[in-house]
Amino acid sequence: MLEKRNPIPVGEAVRRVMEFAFEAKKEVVPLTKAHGRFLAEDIAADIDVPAFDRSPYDGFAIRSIDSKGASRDNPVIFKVVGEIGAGYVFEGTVGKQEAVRIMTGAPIPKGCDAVVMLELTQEFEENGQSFMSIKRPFEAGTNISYRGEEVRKGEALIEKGEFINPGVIALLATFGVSDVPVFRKPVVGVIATGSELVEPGEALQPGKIRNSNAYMMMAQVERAGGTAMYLGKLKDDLEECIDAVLKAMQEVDLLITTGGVSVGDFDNVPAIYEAIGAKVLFNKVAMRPGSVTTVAVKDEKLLFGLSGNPSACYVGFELFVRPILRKAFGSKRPHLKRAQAILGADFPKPNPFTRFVRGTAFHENGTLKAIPSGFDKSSAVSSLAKANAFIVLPRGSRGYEKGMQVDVLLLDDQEGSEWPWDDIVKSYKL
Ligand SMILES: Nc1nc2c(c(=O)[nH]1)N[C@H]1C(S)=C(S)[C@@H](COP(=O)(O)OP(=O)(O)OC[C@H]3O[C@@H](n4cnc5c(N)ncnc54)[C@H](O)[C@@H]3O)O[C@H]1N2
Ligand code: MOO
Ligand SMILES: [Mg+2]
Repeated sequence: MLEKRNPIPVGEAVRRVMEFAFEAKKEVVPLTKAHGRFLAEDIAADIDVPAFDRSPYDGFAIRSIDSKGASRDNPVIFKVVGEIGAGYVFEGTVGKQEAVRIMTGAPIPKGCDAVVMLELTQEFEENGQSFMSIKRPFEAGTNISYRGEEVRKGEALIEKGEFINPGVIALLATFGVSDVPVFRKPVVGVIATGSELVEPGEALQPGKIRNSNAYMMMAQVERAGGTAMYLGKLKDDLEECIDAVLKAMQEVDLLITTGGVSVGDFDNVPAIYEAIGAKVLFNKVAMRPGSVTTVAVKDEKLLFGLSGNPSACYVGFELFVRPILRKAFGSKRPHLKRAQAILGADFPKPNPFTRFVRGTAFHENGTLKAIPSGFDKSSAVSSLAKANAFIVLPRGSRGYEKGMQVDVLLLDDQEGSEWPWDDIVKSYKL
């Protein structure tokens, strides 16, 4: 007999999955390999930055007191007693009416408390000795970048869980973190099920289609920060599938399958879960596409049974798998970033379930707008290419009109949200 499935709200489904969140192990990678990874430890400043008082300009370091009384009619003359470029230290102490030619980034010589920009000085030579003169006084502290003015030793810099972007790389380099503690990438097994599938390099036959989901999901795994392990495509043969899933479970941190989760005669995923003794967390979600998304757990490992329909598979991954990966990286904001946008086109289809329309979000005159990115069936693949957001349309008996305010979930963002589901769930009633 056909099993009865009870749809649960999206937020509730995500919550059930997140109960099995885990933190990934740590590893250390060289700084040159850290971009795009997630920091596994808090990093604090081990030095002041700048580490010494330094000059922000090319010019002359002087004792400000010596510039007192300088004016256009009464220029004050300094004897140039040395020159230092960045990377060198002036060894002596600068005395009365003396100046040191200094370059940007060089440490302020002992005795000096101001730097005069080169453009405000006049240089001349007398009997082989260099001099310079200035036509105005300079206060103590003029043009000095003080030690620790940017960052103080001991200050917290970057938190565990932070995405390592090029700016973070610069910070790590500044503080000498040449070996970076990062979270290991969980290994996500990817299996496509379906006797109709041929691989992208193979010729199509009548009734067959290309396996797009496996490749799409592998890219989604990588975008979320994990390592995808492709375990191949399987025919809709129960025994073969059970063996493959059991074997896969030994090799991966979590497993995603696509296809075979609905109620068709060859939809084997529910039977596979039963056969291997996996506990089903839910098998119907009040969302579209992806209502048949099924998630189970065996030995604390999550098995994601995503729909075979490409758009449904894509949405299921981003809503349920992505936050598990981000949580593994210590993120406090593991879910897709939620933002408000103005609907840029009518969406007349009413829906009994919350709909996640694949959309393109873009700024126009300072306002975030979102329009559907193409053909909007669960089976659609073409609308995925231009999708950088899901337009979230809560269930209702009427469609939505251009100009309405909607929530969007952003796909290409690293910031994420802590929990985007609260008021989305509120608008849904079972
Ligand atoms: N009587 C019912 N029929 C269906 C229901 C239902 O509730 N009652 N749910 C529909 C919904 S909603 C969806 S979504 C699909 C889910 O299907 P399955 O997850 O069981 O997936 P399959 O049957 O294996 O395939 C569905 C569709 O997707 C294509 N597919 C499968 N794998 C891939 C792949 N790797 N790459 C590209 N395309 C793939 C497959 O050929 C089918 O066309 O069920 C509805 N039916
Ligand atoms: O699971 Mo289906 O995608 O709701 O159309
Ligand atoms: Mg099916």
